[in-house]
Formats: sequence, C-alpha cells, structure tokens
Amino acid sequence: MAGRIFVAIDTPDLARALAIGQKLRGHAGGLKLGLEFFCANGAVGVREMAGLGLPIFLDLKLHDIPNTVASAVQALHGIEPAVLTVHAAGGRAMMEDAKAAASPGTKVVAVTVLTSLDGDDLDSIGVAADPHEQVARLTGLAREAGLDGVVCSGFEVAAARKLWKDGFFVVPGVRPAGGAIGDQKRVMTPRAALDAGASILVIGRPITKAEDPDAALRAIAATL
Ligand SMILES: O=c1ccn([C@@H]2O[C@H](COP(=O)(O)O)[C@@H](O)[C@H]2O)c(=O)[nH]1
Repeated sequence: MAGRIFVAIDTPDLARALAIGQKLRGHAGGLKLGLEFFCANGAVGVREMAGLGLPIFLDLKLHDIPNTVASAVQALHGIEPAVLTVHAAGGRAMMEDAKAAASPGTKVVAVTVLTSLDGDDLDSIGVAADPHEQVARLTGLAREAGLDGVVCSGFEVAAARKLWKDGFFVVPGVRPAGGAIGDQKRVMTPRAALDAGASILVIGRPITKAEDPDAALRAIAATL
C-alpha cells in the first residue's frame, strides 16, 4: 500500500530533495516535484531526482492558452514524468492539446478544485458551485478532453470515480488522524481517501517535515 503514496518534495534545495528522496526510496510509490522545485532546479534537477529510481510526478499545474501549454508540455519531452498536471479551469481545448503534446508514457491529470479551497473561496472568485459540484463538472470536462484523470480531494473522489470508472484519481490534502492541516481545507485521512477511490495519495509535510521521513512514511503506510 505504501506504493500508492507519492511524497511531495516541496523544496527549492536540490541537495535536500535528493537526501529526502534517498531516505524514502525503499517505501514511497513515487516522488512529486512541484513549482518550487522546478523553478529552482528545472529539467536538470528533475532528471537528478529521477535517478533515484522512483516514478516522478511533475506537478506544474499548467494553465495558459492551449498553444502555450502544449509547447510547455512538448518542452518536457526529455523528462517524461509518470504524471503531469494541468489546471482543468484552462478549458477543454487546453487539456486536449496538453494530452496530445505529452509523451505516451505520461499520465496527464487535471487539477479540479485545489484542496486548499472551500466553498467560500470558490464564491470569492465568482464560482457559484460548491467544491463537490465543481469537481464533478471539471472531471467530466477532463474526461471529454481525453486526459487520464483528475486531482481532487478525498471528499469528492467517490462521486468523481462514479463518473469515470477507469479514471486515474490523485488525492492530495491527506493527513494522518490528528495531523496538522496547515493551509489545506478539504482534508481526509489516507485510509479514508483510498477507501473513497483514490488511485494514489499525495502527502508532503507530514512526511518531509518529520524528524525521520521514512519512519513517518512507514507509519502512514501501516494505517492503510
Ligand atoms: O489540490 C491540490 C493539488 C496539489 N496539491 C499539492 O500536493 C502537495 C500537498 O502537500 P502537503 O504538504 O501534504 O499539504 C503540495 O505539493 C501541493 O502543491 C495540493 O495540496 N492540493
């Protein structure tokens, strides 16, 4: 079950990222690298992390006009991550072009509603739907665009999977029972998120900020 945990290595420091990745390589299902890491280290840093031998999830959350996103995805061909994110709010054409530009071995998944947002946040940016409705809407759009799956919270994943039985569902906003939530708002435990239908879990700080990240990962895996 630990193989379904992708650890978010959110640091601009390549040496630190490599050190954490090295500690986790025996138990993590993969490593997720985001904007913080990519802005500091680029493709060269991603290749170094890939050298640890774990699948790489490149969480760039691309969101721009279709041509720009497709060109950015094309520019990643030397990396070929296992998973790449775009924002579903970029629209159907953007998602179609992102998928068409990706390497065949890369799953392209769409972020629906960030797990750091709740209904009030959606309201404040002019989205009348609640997170549940908005995730369902964007999941349908991502499916129509030919993507491989979506990113959503554990609260929406069961309904999203009903809409897309063979979709790939990435669930961040995951915390062990009683763990600090930080900036996340729609949070679920790892066990509950898998039971609800997550394909993989993304977990960052509860593991990377622990004194012993591998022990923290194994403790979470033991709850699955
Ligand atoms: O809706 C989303 C999409 C992506 N993320 C990313 O997942 C990790 C979560 O890290 P934690 O430390 O476990 O909170 C982080 O890299 C986010 O960029 C997300 O949280 N929610």
